[in-house]
Amino acid sequence: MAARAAAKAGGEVIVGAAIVRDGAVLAQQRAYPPSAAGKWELPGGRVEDGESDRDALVRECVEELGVPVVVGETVGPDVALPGDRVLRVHRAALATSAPQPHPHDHQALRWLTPDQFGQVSWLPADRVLLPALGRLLGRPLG
Ligand SMILES: Nc1nc2c([nH]c(=O)n2[C@H]2C[C@H](O)[C@@H](COP(=O)(O)OP(=O)(O)OP(=O)(O)O)O2)c(=O)[nH]1
Repeated sequence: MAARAAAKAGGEVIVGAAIVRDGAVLAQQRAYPPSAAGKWELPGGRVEDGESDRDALVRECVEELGVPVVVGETVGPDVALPGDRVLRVHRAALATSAPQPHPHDHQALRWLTPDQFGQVSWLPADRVLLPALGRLLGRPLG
């Protein structure tokens, strides 16, 4: 896949966690930068040097939400982001021992079912992934 090849060739990978619980996925509302404030995304962030996607997602979910997660397979395609970066989403679940997630860096959290995806304003790359997220949750969109 072109985006994956670009990422391997030196581009940066941003990983996102599609944390699923009771037919809903956990979304969070960005607080910064101003251009993205108020927009909704999945928990995650940059894969640092020496980390696997899974390592990065486990670290980011602790930093952003205070919860341990178990990371599964990728969901949908890699989506190109500005600046030679790609967004790669993996399915995830809260670990059995996990407390309630709380937003450490974000304005708000919501568990969204596919019927509710249209109620928030997603970042553009995440909009591309909504059909795949809908399929993941077992209720195809459109
Ligand atoms: N985490 C996350 N980032 C996303 C998503 N969709 C999307 O376009 N992005 C973009 C927004 C940012 O430009 C970039 C990730 O930034 P970030 O601020 O979450 O990553 P980070 O924690 O590693 O960055 P930093 O604060 O350490 O600089 O990817 C998404 O669903 N989740």
